[in-house]
Amino acid sequence: MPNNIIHFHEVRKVYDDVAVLKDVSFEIEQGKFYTLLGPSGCGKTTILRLIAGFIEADAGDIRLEGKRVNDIPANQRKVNTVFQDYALFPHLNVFDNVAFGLSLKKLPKSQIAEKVRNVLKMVQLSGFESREISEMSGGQKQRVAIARALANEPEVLLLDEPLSALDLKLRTDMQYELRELQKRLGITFIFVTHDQEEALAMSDEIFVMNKGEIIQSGTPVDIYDEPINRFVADFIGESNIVDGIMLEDNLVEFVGKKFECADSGMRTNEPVEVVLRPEDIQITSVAKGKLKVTVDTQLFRGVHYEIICFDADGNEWMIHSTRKAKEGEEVGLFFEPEDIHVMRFGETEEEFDARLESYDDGQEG
Ligand SMILES: Nc1ncnc2c1ncn2[C@@H]1O[C@H](COP(=O)(O)OP(=O)(O)OP(=O)(O)O)[C@@H](O)[C@H]1O
Repeated sequence: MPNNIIHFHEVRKVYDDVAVLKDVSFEIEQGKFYTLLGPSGCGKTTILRLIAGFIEADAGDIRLEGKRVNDIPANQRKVNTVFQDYALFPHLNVFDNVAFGLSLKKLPKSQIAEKVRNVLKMVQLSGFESREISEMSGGQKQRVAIARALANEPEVLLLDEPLSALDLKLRTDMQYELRELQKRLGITFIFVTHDQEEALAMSDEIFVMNKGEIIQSGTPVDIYDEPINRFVADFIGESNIVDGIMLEDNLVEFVGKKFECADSGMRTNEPVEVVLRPEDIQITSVAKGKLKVTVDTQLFRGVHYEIICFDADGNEWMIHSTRKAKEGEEVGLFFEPEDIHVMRFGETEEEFDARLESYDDGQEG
C-alpha cells in the first residue's frame, strides 16, 4: 500500500476574490522527490506555503501523515522550507546559522554541536563552521540553507526555486547533489521550479501546474512522452503541434494526409492535436519522407542543429538533427508511427466542443 505523507483534498486558496488554487487534490508518497512545475503565478509557492502552514486554506483538507493539519501552526509541522534567497542570517557564521532553530528549541549545547556537525557533513561543508556567510559562494550558501533545514530533522523538505540564483554549471552540479542527498536521506522533497529541464532531471514525480490547477501528474518520462494537452506539451520540451482528426484508433489525419499512429484510445472523428517531438523527426529525401517541407533556417545548438522547415500549408516544423541542412532546399520528413502522439483537442471542454462543432459543420457543408 502506498505510504502517503501529504494529502490535499479539494484545497482552495483565494486572494482578493480570485482563486489562486482551485480545489486542488493530490497525494505525496513518503520518500520520493516531487516537483511542482509551472509558469510564474500558477500557484506553486502557494502549495508550499499551505503545506508549511505559513498561510491557511479557504476550503478543503490538508493532511500530514494522515492527520488534518489545517489548524496546526507551522512550527508544529514536521516540515522545513529552503527559500530561493536562502534566508540566511548574514551576521552569523555557518555554525550559528545551522544551529539557529535548534537553539530556539533549547537543546543542550553538546547535542546542538553534534547535529550541526552531522548535517554539515551531509551537505559536504565539514570544516566550514566558523566561516562568515559573506565568505561563502552561492552554491555553498545554498548548502548551508539546506543543512539548516535538515537540522530540524523534517519528514518533508520544501524547496522553493532553490537553484534559480546559481549560474548554469553550479545549478547542474547542485541538481545532482540534491537528488543524491534526497536518495541518501530517504525524506520527501517537494521542489518548486519553472525550469522544465530541472524538473525532468531530478524528479520521481512531476505535477505540471497552470492557473491554480494541476494539469498533469506523472513520472518525467510519462509527462514528456504522453503530455495530455497542448499546454503540457509546450511547457515540457519543444514540440511540433498541429491540429488533426482521428480516422481510426490508430489512423490520424493532419496537414491533409493520413498517418498511421500507435493505438490512441481516441474515437473516430475525434478532433485531436498531434505532437511530434523535434528529436523524433529525421530529415531525408522528398521521396523517402512522409511529409515534404522546405528548409527555412537553422541554428547550431552544440549537440544538434535546430532546423526550421515549412510545409506546403505553411505549418512550421522544428527538427533536431546532428546533420546540417541546406537552407531553401526541399526535403522529406520521416517519423515512425509510435512517434506520433495524439492528444484530445484543446485545454478545456469548451475548446473541444467548439472544435467538434466546426468540424461537423465542415463535414455537412
Ligand atoms: N499574499 C498575496 N496576496 C495576493 N495575491 C497573492 C499573494 N500571494 C500570492 N498571490 C497571487 O497568487 C498567485 C499564485 O502565486 P504563487 O506565488 O503561488 O505563484 P508561483 O507559481 O509560485 O509563481 P512564481 O514562479 O512566480 O513564484 C499569483 O497570481 C500571485 O500574485
